[in-house]
Amino acid sequence: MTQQNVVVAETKSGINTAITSMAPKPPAPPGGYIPIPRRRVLKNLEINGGQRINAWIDSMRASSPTHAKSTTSSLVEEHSSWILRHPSALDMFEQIMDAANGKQIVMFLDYDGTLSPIVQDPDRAFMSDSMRKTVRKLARCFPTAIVSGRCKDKYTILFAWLSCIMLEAMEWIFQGYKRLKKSQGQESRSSSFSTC
Ligand SMILES: O=P(O)(O)OC[C@H]1O[C@H](O[C@H]2O[C@H](CO)[C@@H](O)[C@H](O)[C@H]2O)[C@H](O)[C@@H](O)[C@@H]1O
Repeated sequence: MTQQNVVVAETKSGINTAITSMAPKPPAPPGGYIPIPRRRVLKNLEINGGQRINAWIDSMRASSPTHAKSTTSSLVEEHSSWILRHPSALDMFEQIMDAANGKQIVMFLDYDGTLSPIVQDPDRAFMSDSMRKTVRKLARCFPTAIVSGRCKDKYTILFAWLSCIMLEAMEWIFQGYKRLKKSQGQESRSSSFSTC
């Protein structure tokens, strides 16, 4: 180590930022920072020791409103870009219906935080009555599954409820299919689903 260097850059606030380096003096970057002898910067800052300078810079950066603003705005940007890549199905309903035209729809529903609210005790995460009704209706129209990362013993009760729904739905579809066949003659299986 022949020489220690300090590179000083002027920030927006007009306060100089010092970055210390223990490495040999690097070549001067073309049109970049102006290297200033470390001794002079230390004297100006009235601080002894590079570690303290770095700590001081870090704390200044963390408390800087510019830094806080840029962190917030980058979070907002990140969120917006995530939303663009993962739009809500409710905002794309027409497009989804167009894409599903003539195809068999299968519903995969998330349980915790989607069908049921997030609560402290996972054993108390129940679906509301109106959500149960909605899942019931869905299961009558489409093959419907609930996807969960819960362990098996945690969703036994849920399974029992779902089995009832599926039996109801199958019965409902079967009866609807029989009615259709009776009134319209031979119908394709898919047309029976269109009565939902
Ligand atoms: O894969 P998921 O169905 O989304 O399951 C993820 C976890 O869901 C449950 O935990 C979450 O919901 C609980 C009840 O509202 C809540 O107390 C917990 O804080 C959430 O993480 C479930 O208990 C876990 O086993 C699942 O891994």
